[in-house]
Parts: sequence; C-alpha cells; structure tokens
Amino acid sequence: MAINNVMVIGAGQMGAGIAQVCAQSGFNVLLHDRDKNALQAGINGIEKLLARNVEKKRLTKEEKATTLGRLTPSHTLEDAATCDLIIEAVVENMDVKSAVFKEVDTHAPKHAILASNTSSLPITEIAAETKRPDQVIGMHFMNPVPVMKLVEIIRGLQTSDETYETIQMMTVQLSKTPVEVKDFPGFVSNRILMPMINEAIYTVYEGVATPKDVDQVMKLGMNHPMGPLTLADFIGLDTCLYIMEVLHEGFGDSKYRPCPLLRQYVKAGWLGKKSGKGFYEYS
Ligand SMILES: CC(=O)CC(=O)SCCNC(=O)CCNC(=O)[C@H](O)C(C)(C)COP(=O)(O)OP(=O)(O)OC[C@H]1O[C@@H](n2cnc3c(N)ncnc32)[C@H](O)[C@@H]1OP(=O)(O)O
Ligand SMILES: NC(=O)C1=CN([C@@H]2O[C@H](COP(=O)(O)OP(=O)(O)OC[C@H]3O[C@@H](n4cnc5c(N)ncnc54)[C@H](OP(=O)(O)O)[C@@H]3O)[C@@H](O)[C@H]2O)C=CC1
Repeated sequence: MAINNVMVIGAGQMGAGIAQVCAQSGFNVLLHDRDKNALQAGINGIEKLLARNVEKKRLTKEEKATTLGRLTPSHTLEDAATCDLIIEAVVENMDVKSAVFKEVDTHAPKHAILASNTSSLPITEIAAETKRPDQVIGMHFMNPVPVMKLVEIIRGLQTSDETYETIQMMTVQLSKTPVEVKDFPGFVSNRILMPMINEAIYTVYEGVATPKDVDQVMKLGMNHPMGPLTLADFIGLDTCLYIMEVLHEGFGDSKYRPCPLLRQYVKAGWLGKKSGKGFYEYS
C-alpha cells in the first residue's frame, strides 16, 4: 500500500521528531496535539532544528521551506480521514492510548494503518480497541528521532503481513533501520535499557555514588554517549516510570520493581529535561 499522507498524534519530543523526519522524507504530515500550546511548541522545535541544519549546511533554505510546507498543524482527530498512516505518540499510558485508538479508528479511512510509538505497552491490546487489528502495529522510534537510526517494529498477534511490509518499507524511506520484534513487555530496547536506568537510580538511592559520578562511570568506563541518569532525564522520568511499571506488571517479576526515588521524583513533578529538573537542573 502506498503511503503519502501521515498524521502524528502528540506533539511532544517524540511526536515532533517523527513529524519532522516524515516531512523531511517527502510525506505530507498533519501534526496533532490536544493542547494548542504543545502543538505550537512542537512546530517551533521542528523549525529550530531545521534552521540549525541549514546553518550547518546539511539542508538548503529551499529544502527547509519545502519540509515546513509539508507540515500542517491539526486540532482535531477527525483530520485522520485524509491519512494513509496515523502514528500515535501520546503519553505512555494504556487508558490514554486506548481512547486515542478507539476514536481515530472511527475517523481514519478503511485502508489506513494505525501505528503506536509506545515504548513498552502491548500492541495486541491497543489493536483490540479498533475494528482493524490487522492494520495496527508498533513503530517505536528512538530519541532524538532525527538522529537515531533504529525503529523497532512490533507485530501484534493479529498484525497482517501486508501491514508489516508497508511499515518496514516506510521505515527505510525515512532512512532508518527497521528491526522486527515480538509483542512482549518493553520489546527489546526497553527490556534491556530501562532496568539499567532503574539500577542506576537505585545506586543513587542507596547512596553508593552521586548522579554525576554514576554517569561518569558509565560514560568513561563503558563508552556510553550519555550516563544513565542524564539519559533518564532526557527520556523523561514519567516515561521511565511508566515503562518500569509495564515491565513489572507484564513479567510479574520483582526484579523490575521501579526504584522508590524514581516514583518520588515523578510525584514531585521532577520529570527531567522537559520540566527543568530531574537528576540534574536545566535552564
Ligand atoms: C525510551 C524509549 O522508548 C527508547 C529510547 O529512545 S531510549 C533513548 C535512546 N537514545 C539514546 O540512547 C541517546 C544517547 N545519546 C546520544 O546518542 C548522544 O548523546 C546524542 C545523539 C543525543 C547527542 O550527541 P552528542 O554528540 O552528545 O551531542 P551534540 O554534539 O550536542 O549532538 C550531536 C548531534 O545530534 C543532534 N542532536 C542532539 N540532540 C538532538 C535533539 N534533541 N534533537 C535533534 N537532534 C539532536 C544535533 O544535530 C547534533 O549535531 P549538531 O550540533 O551538529 O547540530
Ligand atoms: N521520551 C522518549 O525517549 C521516548 C518516548 N517514546 C514514547 O513516545 C510517546 C510520547 O513520549 P514523549 O514524546 O516523550 O512524551 P511527551 O510528554 O514529550 O509528549 C506527549 C504529548 O502528547 C500529548 N498528549 C497526551 N494525551 C494526548 C491525547 N489524548 N491526544 C493528543 N495529544 C496528547 C501531550 O500533551 P499534554 O502535555 O497536554 O498531556 C504531549 O504534548 C510515549 O508513548 C513514550 O513512551 C518512545 C521512544 C522514546
């Protein structure tokens, strides 16, 4: 199936990144958020990154203008009626995602594919909210989307081969590398990454080392580009907690219990870079 028109739901850090990459790759993109200010912030962020690419001579001024011309803000999910692919990137919460999929299923044309950028939630369960479970799939981009090469593609129990092949091809058109994974909690990426981040938080909680020193050990000792606590702040501590909860509940294994310090920070509204404070402070 040919994809020309894409809708991205959720204009946060992931949704904006996905919209940017799709528009840069030639797709017409509608970027939707329930919050007007979040939508504008998402579009402003894309403009800023494209301007930086022009400054760095990775993009011409004309290419920037063409890319922005392919990007349209959307204030209603009804706009899904004109799209071939809808990529959901709202908060990592099953109730919220279920409601979005249920509604978008009523507006999207029959042929459209519904994809979720979920970090950990079951695609099979999300698909069951719709009348087209064979056309629902996980399309898990990595943060920051314009930079990271991987897209994990998650097949739900009922995802058809045609849906999978269309999304695999689209991923290549976005200049990303697709990797197929089964529908298990946390898939591959977050089943491995998030327990490491959670353990780094326990290390701070138990007073073994400061956040800065934990990060230094992993950066200098293991050559990680960012220490785990900087990365947790970058991902968003709310998202980290949601993912740990999905792993904990999904596997029923206490080794995935979220660190109490992570819970406390999220309760305090310390969500990391996006809220200005997490393990570090951001101005
Ligand atoms: C939670 C999930 O479900 C799954 C996930 O996504 S887990 C998170 C996965 N991501 C990671 O692990 C990221 C780890 N960190 C890194 O790879 C690197 O630190 C990084 C690429 C983010 C930044 O690289 P760096 O060399 O440390 O910093 P920096 O020199 O500022 O950036 C390099 C380039 O990346 C780009 N970049 C950096 N941050 C960016 C952002 N937030 N958005 C877009 N582009 C960005 C810039 O283009 C920059 O190049 P220029 O300065 O020439 O424009
Ligand atoms: N952060 C990361 O590193 C990664 C995250 N992901 C996944 O991507 C998804 C989004 O994460 P991220 O971008 O970080 O989160 P953000 O908090 O940055 O953005 C989420 C956006 O979605 C909006 N939103 C929430 N509910 C709705 C709704 N019902 N309809 C429309 N918009 C809505 C939010 O608006 P409001 O502020 O009003 O609630 C916000 O603007 C999550 O599923 C996450 O797990 C995947 C890979 C990496």
